[in-house]
Amino acid sequence: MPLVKISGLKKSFKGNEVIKGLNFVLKRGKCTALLGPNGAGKTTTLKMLSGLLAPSTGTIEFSDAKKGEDIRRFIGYLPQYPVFYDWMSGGEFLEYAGRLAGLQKKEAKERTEELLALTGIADAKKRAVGKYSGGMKQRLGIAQALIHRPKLIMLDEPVSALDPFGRREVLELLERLKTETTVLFSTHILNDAEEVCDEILFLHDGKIVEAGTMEELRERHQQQKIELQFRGSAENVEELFAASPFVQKTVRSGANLTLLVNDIEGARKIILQTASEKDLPLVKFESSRMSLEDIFMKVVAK
Ligand SMILES: Nc1ncnc2c1ncn2[C@@H]1O[C@H](COP(=O)(O)OP(=O)(O)OP(=O)(O)O)[C@@H](O)[C@H]1O
Repeated sequence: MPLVKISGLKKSFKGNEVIKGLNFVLKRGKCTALLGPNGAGKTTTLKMLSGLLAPSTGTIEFSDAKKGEDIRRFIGYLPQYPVFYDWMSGGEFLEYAGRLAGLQKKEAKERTEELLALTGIADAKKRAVGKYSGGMKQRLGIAQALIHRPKLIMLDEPVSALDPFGRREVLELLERLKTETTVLFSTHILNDAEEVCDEILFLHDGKIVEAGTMEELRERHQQQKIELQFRGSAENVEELFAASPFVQKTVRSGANLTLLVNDIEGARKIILQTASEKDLPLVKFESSRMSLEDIFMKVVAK
């Protein structure tokens, strides 16, 4: 049974519908990415799931909750722009968050120690939060969201504003979190979703336009790709290959030419034969699978 079932979820602001009927489930113990460009509706969706915003219509069912039970105790939430008291130390902040979440003093202290260790900031326990790096602040925010042992943790763009070091720290932490709880995180960065998540939900213009595991998405949008690179301008190569059997689409970008093909072996033979016969200045030949970005562009274009 899934942990959460979302049915017919909609949200309008002053008559403008921005979330247009979402239906999906969050599987227990999995990491799901809510992926979409700016304005797709990721924050609005997470706010509804976390109880911060009332849906216009639709239902959010936690399978572990009794009828009428306050679901917020099942949820940990890290907003896109978390706010901290800079003068508090990381340890004080977590204990304070624990007390606010209803933990007894002793329990809040113990949980603080556990989470400082889990998120890798134990050494900075006594340091003022104002002196933390961006990555450390995000890790503290994740620790705060976990303080009451939620069944689901939701993170709104947890790595988007970080430099490459901070981003790596938080992505590695997300990998570890998957063993502790169910994770839903939003991002507009496709690589992050591909790297960390088991399940992917593509949100576009308030609708889920595609969903599944990376393997399912690849299978559904199976498309083989050959990337060629030429020395110099290599004029007319696009026209030359566009007419080849097995080639469905060509995309030219400077010295690079991408060919979407329906038979990689057949296309390979013809391309190499043509390059040899016409003495084309071919310097790179690479065949590859569709990336998440390719799939996203294809789905959105549809
Ligand atoms: N309180 C509000 N009042 C009116 N419109 C809103 C409100 N909150 C969000 N919207 C609109 O809803 C749409 C979705 O916004 P949302 O912030 O959920 O998108 P997002 O995918 O999280 O984008 P971003 O990546 O930029 O944060 C946008 O068009 C936004 O302008």
